[in-house]
Amino acid sequence: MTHIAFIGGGNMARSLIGGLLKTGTPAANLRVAEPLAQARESLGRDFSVATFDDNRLAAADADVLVLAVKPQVMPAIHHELRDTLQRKRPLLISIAAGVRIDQLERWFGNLLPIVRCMPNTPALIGAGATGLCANLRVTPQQREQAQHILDAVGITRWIEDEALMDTVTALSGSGPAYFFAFVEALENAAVAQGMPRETARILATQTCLGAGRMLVESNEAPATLRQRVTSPNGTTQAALESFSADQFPRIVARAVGAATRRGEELAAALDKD
Ligand SMILES: NC(=O)C1=CN([C@@H]2O[C@H](COP(=O)(O)OP(=O)(O)OC[C@H]3O[C@@H](n4cnc5c(N)ncnc54)[C@H](O)[C@@H]3O)[C@@H](O)[C@H]2O)C=CC1
Ligand SMILES: O=C(O)[C@@H]1CCC=N1
Repeated sequence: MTHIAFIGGGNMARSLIGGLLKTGTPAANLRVAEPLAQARESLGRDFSVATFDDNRLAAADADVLVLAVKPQVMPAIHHELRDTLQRKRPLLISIAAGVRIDQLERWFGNLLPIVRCMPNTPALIGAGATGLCANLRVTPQQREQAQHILDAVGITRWIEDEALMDTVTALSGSGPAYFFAFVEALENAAVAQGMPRETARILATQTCLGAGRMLVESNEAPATLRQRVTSPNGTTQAALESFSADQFPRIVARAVGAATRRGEELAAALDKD
């Protein structure tokens, strides 16, 4: 049985651990290293997994090591883990935004099989979307292991060109926040017209859920679904023309560009380490 250790037991690690347990991985096969005592207690209570305040102990017998810490924490952990990883050479999976495979190879050892991936917070409810990218040392069996872990919390897609991983981050990694911002704006617009907030929120939320489900279940292009809502000279056309006048596609493209650049900057800031 594969032993999986998580370094960092925060939001994303919790989502992945929850998904793995739900899809049949025994809790006994999971270990989590987490410096905060309160977080360790809640991981133990919620998931019955072994927790450690020492990264080396958690990583010692792992076949797969998942790095689920902030990018800025990477330099602190590679000093601790490099020797352990050189000896055992587990599959290393990083979910850190921006951090590149060549950096991980430099820090943790260039003989390691490494998968860089980018999940998102809907992983918490099993509706995540993850892009994965592997270095050349990853065997077909290890690709399956990595995919199995991320499939436990949603859909997965392999990205062969690592340069596109910052695009994945800007699209699906950060994407849930764009939709939350959109729902906030919709809700606020209706409240400004006099609707009670609670009514505005439930109508906006259900609209997003319904539209999202139609995208998934109808198998139609978003443009086709949009056209079906849009009666000639009707209300939707008026709203969409307003979006166009305000250059909505450009606003979105600029935001995705900003997120992509930020991913690159996060990595560049670590190049000196
Ligand atoms: N939040 C999101 O939507 C997504 C985040 N990510 C990436 O996942 C990573 C983790 O993000 P979150 O789970 O949101 O952050 P988080 O802050 O909830 O979790 C990080 C955990 O690492 C722990 N930690 C700090 N220093 C440590 C050390 N030296 N050794 C071991 N653990 C340490 C923290 O106490 C914390 O519990 C980040 O690199 C982020 O870029 C990836 C996809 C989506
Ligand atoms: O905002 C961030 O940096 C992380 C990566 C993708 C979602 N959250």
